[in-house]
Amino acid sequence: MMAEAETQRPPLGSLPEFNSEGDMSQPNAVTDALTGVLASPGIKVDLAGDSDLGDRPPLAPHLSAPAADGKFQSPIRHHKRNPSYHREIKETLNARSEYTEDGQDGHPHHVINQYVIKEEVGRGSYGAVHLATDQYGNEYAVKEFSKARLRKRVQSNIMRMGPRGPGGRLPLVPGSGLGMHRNTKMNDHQANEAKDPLFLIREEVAVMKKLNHPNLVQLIEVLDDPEEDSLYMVLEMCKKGVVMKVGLNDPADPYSAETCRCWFRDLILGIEYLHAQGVVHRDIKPDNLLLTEDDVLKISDFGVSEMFDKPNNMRTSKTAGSPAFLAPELCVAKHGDVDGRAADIWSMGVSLYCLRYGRIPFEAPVIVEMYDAIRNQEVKFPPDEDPEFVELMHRLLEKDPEKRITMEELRGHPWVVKDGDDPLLSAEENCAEPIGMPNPLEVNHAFTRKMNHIFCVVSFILTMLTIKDCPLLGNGTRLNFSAPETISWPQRIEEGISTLMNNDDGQEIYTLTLKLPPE
Ligand SMILES: Nc1ncnc2c1ncn2[C@@H]1O[C@H](COP(=O)(O)OP(=O)(O)OP(=O)(O)O)[C@@H](O)[C@H]1O
Repeated sequence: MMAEAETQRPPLGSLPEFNSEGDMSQPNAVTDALTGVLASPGIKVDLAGDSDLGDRPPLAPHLSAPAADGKFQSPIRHHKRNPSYHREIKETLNARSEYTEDGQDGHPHHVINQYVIKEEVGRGSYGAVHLATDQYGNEYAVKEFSKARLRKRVQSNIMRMGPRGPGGRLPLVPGSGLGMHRNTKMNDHQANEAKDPLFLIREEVAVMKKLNHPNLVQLIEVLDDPEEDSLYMVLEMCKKGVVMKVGLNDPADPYSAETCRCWFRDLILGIEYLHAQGVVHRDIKPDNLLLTEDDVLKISDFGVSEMFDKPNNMRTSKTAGSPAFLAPELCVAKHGDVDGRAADIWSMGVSLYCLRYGRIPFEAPVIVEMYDAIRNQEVKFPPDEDPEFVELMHRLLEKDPEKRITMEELRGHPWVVKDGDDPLLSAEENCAEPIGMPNPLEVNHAFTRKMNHIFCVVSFILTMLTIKDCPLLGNGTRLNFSAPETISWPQRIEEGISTLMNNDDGQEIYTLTLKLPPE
């Protein structure tokens, strides 16, 4: 019954249909089945990389859109966070990038593993961001980094200031409108890169791996094609792009107060969660705030974010961020340690000002003058502006970080909560890591740890198939494992085994595609 192992990798873009929606509708049955199977002694089984076992189910719809009729709908906007479908960020180090002729439109398509790269949706300082679809039609934003450009940046930082360990401060890049530096470690970077191809974006990836929140752009996979110049980050797609394109002497159309309030609440929840995870963003600005199809605001670009061991002491002497959004305490040479959370809250205030008025509050033609304005100038508001909004802005743009509004005060501010009529989701709920049912990847890990015999896999598959609408396995599900022994597969499974790739230990990984006969 068992097919001979094939030696080729499956062709790109030809992965099987996957029909499981990942609906964890039968938790007890799943848990029971797992418990039974995991009691068996174990094989080195790798129940496939994430994309092989089907995609993470789409994020739950987040009812965040400002109401069309002008009434706020926040009681349902920030409803209870859904249990997470645990996110295992896949690192694919042997990705294959190809240009293929596509039968449908006759144009060559750029394909990276299972992702078909489509139109460009944006451009950052390290490369383009493209819309991409996988074999199931799910959309992603694929951010490309040029390894050569990242390396050059590391080199030029070394030339400018000599190698420095963590905590070394990089010089500002005034007027670039970009994050001033990536937190690249300077020492032995070539050796590091040889050991770890993702070294050049390792810190950004490390931060994003930690995060799982509806108001933060989610990282799905990172890929390296060793034969090409590019590294790729596969991100959750935010269809409507940046919330506002606003720059120095480059105004934008302002938004209504209610729209600003809705998005600012999203921003509060995202940053509150980020800080609770011990991360400061350090580059909050409208350019890094993206909108989904249904108008949920999500924070992106963790390229200069900093992760702390202790969330209650998030002080840093590093300077990063975009000049116009820098807190006053960062606009001085040789500033000492500053509270990263207070600096993020300042940038939230500048961003809110931009959304409401379509322009940057502290504008000046030269960077030194801008820093001076940030440190000393008071912002002005139209005389008919809502006094609660003005009060909030003054508290956000408080020059003294010790007196600036805290996150706890911010989330209860009358403008944010409509004088109490429109409370936010509680901080506890917002920052909790909701635990969901095990997903295929957790099952994968359980297998890897506990099983060492392939019969266990078969037994697992059979057990799972007896569960009606089993969320974990379905027609087309792909299971990866090592140690292919000669066994008879149950007749219900039309197996197809092929060698997929080598894993990190150089071991060959085999893949089995489940094909189940029609009911
Ligand atoms: N998840 C996403 N969904 C939709 N569009 C995106 C997404 N991520 C990025 N973009 C688009 O790509 C542009 C550049 O992305 P991004 O800001 O992450 O690049 P970057 O190199 O980090 O930027 P920076 O120049 O600030 O360093 C964004 O302004 C946005 O238009």
